[in-house]
Amino acid sequence: MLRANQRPPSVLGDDPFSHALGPPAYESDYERHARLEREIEAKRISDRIDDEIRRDKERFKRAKQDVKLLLLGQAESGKSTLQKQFQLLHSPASLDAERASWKIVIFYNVVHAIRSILNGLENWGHLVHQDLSQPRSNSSEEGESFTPVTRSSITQLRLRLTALVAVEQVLADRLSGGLKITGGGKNGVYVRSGWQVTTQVSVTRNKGKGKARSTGNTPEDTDPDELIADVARRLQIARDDIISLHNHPAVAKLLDKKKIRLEEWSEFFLDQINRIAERGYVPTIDDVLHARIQTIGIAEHAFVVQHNNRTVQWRMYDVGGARGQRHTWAPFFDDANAIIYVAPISAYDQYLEEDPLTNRIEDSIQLFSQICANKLLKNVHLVLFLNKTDLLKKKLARGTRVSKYITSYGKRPNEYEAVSNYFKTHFVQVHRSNNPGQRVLYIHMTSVVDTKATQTVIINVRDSIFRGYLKDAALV
Ligand SMILES: Nc1nc2c(ncn2[C@@H]2O[C@H](COP(=O)(O)OP(=O)(O)OP(=O)(O)O)[C@@H](O)[C@H]2O)c(=O)[nH]1
Ligand SMILES: [Mg+2]
Repeated sequence: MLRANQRPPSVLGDDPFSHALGPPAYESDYERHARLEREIEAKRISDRIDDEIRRDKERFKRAKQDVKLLLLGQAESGKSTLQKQFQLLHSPASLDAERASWKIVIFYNVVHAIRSILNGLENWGHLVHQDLSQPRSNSSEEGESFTPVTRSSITQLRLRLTALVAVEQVLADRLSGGLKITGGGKNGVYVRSGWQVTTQVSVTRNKGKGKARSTGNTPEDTDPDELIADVARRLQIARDDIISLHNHPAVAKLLDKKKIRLEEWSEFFLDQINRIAERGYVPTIDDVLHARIQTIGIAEHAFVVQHNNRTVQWRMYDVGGARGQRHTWAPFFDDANAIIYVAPISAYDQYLEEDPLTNRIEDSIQLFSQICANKLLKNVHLVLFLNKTDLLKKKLARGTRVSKYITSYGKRPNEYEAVSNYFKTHFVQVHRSNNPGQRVLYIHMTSVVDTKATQTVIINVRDSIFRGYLKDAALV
């Protein structure tokens, strides 16, 4: 069930957790009034989402003739990115039309990344400090950088980037409408399907509302949305500082020591900051494919495909993959024709955001075994995407050892072929031991941000799902 964060007993009922999260013992009339307003709004949003999920489910049941395809997998596995690739193949104009609305997501991704770096420098500054005070044996670039000048340069960068980082929450609130979900991960910003339309509508209706404080005498930006125009101006001003921070040897050091963790999309957008901070920037399709926003509930996407002179409507259901979201999947199982399960095999050195003790590959395999064992899915056409192969290759090339995180990997070579085969074998075994019937498992090694390669895979998968669908229909 979806929950709004921090709901006190007046809204939630009388359970012990609610008491723990209850209102403060002493609050002024003004604070109480503001709190109650927040509660009512949170409840309204939560109820609306529950209603939307119910309606999605009813639509799903009614669409008897359509091919129904579920995209399943843990959070960040690449489901929504794969959905964008389907959209690009079947309705390229619609994705093109959406490009501008992704700007706010990309801005949020950039600002969030900068804040993560600055937090990392604050939390682990003593490591940098130790380095500063230790004489360097050689005059490598890294060694030269850890001088008092370095320390003061970080302080200056932090000061100069304050105005940019200050808009993070405003962007997050605009995107998720102030909604916070329990069990979704600690730093998530969440969207429901159709958010592109809502952000655009809110732009025209609430011009100026939720706008961050003006930066004053700044370069102009052309975006009609005042918030986006304001963040764009801040980015233009901060561009050189962002580049200096991202390339700073202290940051490289903390990234290397894994004290700062930058997600893949953060790296991608920080590398592209010159372009993103340009006046009049409009995201490219490649930017849209790299943009990261967490899905909540189930997002339905319909498209029409011509199969041998026959027009067939496909319905694709893109789910939220975080643990707190998985209970919303089951009602869609009994009617599904096909599942694409997306597993990010680059994630061997990562842990779940919602449960920092669980290795992401382990979680992905466990979740896959539950899907394979589910009786409602025993006849479903099952496709496995072992995704993020590009990132896996990069990590291995950087020397990140698999056996350090997956001890059973032992002394096998730390090379792409060996590692990808090892994970593939595990998924195949899990399917085999949870598949009493004759269901076939179709496997593809993918990088769903690679449009050319992914489009070929999608056509192949789509046609094979459709052949299965026709076969089933003939048996009925
Ligand atoms: N480099 C690379 N990035 C990828 C790949 N697949 C997905 N991503 C990126 O990973 C991030 C997460 O992808 P999403 O598609 O949002 O993940 P999701 O499975 O929909 O996640 P939830 O909605 O939280 O369940 C995005 O920034 C994507 O651009 C890939 O194969 N390679
Ligand atoms: Mg998603």
